[in-house]
Amino acid sequence: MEENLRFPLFVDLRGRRAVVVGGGRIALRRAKGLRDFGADVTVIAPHLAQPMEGITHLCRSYAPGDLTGAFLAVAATDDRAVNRAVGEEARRQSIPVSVADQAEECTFFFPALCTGNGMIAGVVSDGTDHHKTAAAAKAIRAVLEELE
Ligand SMILES: C[C@@]1(CC(=O)O)C2=NC(=C\c3[nH]c(c(CCC(=O)O)c3CC(=O)O)Cc3[nH]c(c(CC(=O)O)c3CCC(=O)O)/C=C3\N/C(=C\2)[C@@H](CCC(=O)O)[C@]3(C)CC(=O)O)/[C@H]1CCC(=O)O
Ligand SMILES: NC(=O)c1ccc[n+]([C@@H]2O[C@H](COP(=O)([O-])OP(=O)(O)OC[C@H]3O[C@@H](n4cnc5c(N)ncnc54)[C@H](O)[C@@H]3O)[C@@H](O)[C@H]2O)c1
Repeated sequence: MEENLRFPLFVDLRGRRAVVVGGGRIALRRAKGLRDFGADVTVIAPHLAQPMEGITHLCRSYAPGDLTGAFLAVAATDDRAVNRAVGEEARRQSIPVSVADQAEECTFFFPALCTGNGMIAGVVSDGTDHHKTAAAAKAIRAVLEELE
């Protein structure tokens, strides 16, 4: 874990522009999380797995320059080259980026979001055991809900 320690930064996303590239299950799970925390979310994808309210959908492929003005970005298409290009653009512009198919290209890890009783937790591992992360998040959500 010490080789890949990620600091939990609990940042205010309200009104901030978040760009999600891709419109499949993973991209939309993240878009929903970002939207629910108040971000101004733009999803760029030629196809959405399902409609989503409260976001802006640009119905086209990613093009260089799409991240301009973004506070953070997520690359979650099923195309390795596109995800890599999004990561590279983000790094050039110093925009934090999660690249969903390549832990090494992420400047931040997208956490498993846990909320309940006015509290928020986010879980990541060292980026190698996503099932363990999901299991830990499930347990933490239950604890947060149970607290008085
Ligand atoms: C926490 C969560 C947030 C979210 O996604 O919302 C999340 N992954 C989740 C689930 C999940 N991820 C994967 C599966 C299928 C597993 C399987 O079947 O084997 C499932 C299960 C599922 O989707 O149900 C596969 C996978 N994930 C990554 C790679 C690439 C790689 O490892 O390099 C691959 C292989 C892709 C491929 O090969 O195709 C990479 C990343 N995933 C991360 C976050 C970041 C590190 C956090 C951490 O690991 O602790 C990191 C490093 C980067 C990032 O994306 O920011 C979410 C749990 C949400 C919850 O439970 O609430
Ligand atoms: N980090 C995680 O939690 C996790 C979990 C499972 C899978 N993955 C990885 O995440 C990626 C997405 O998975 P999925 O199941 O959501 O995929 P998917 O196949 O359901 O969706 C892919 C999406 O990418 C879009 N897309 C393709 N080319 C594009 C382009 N040039 N510009 C913009 N959008 C484009 C498609 O329109 C589609 O909406 C895959 O690389 C997968 O390996 C990550």
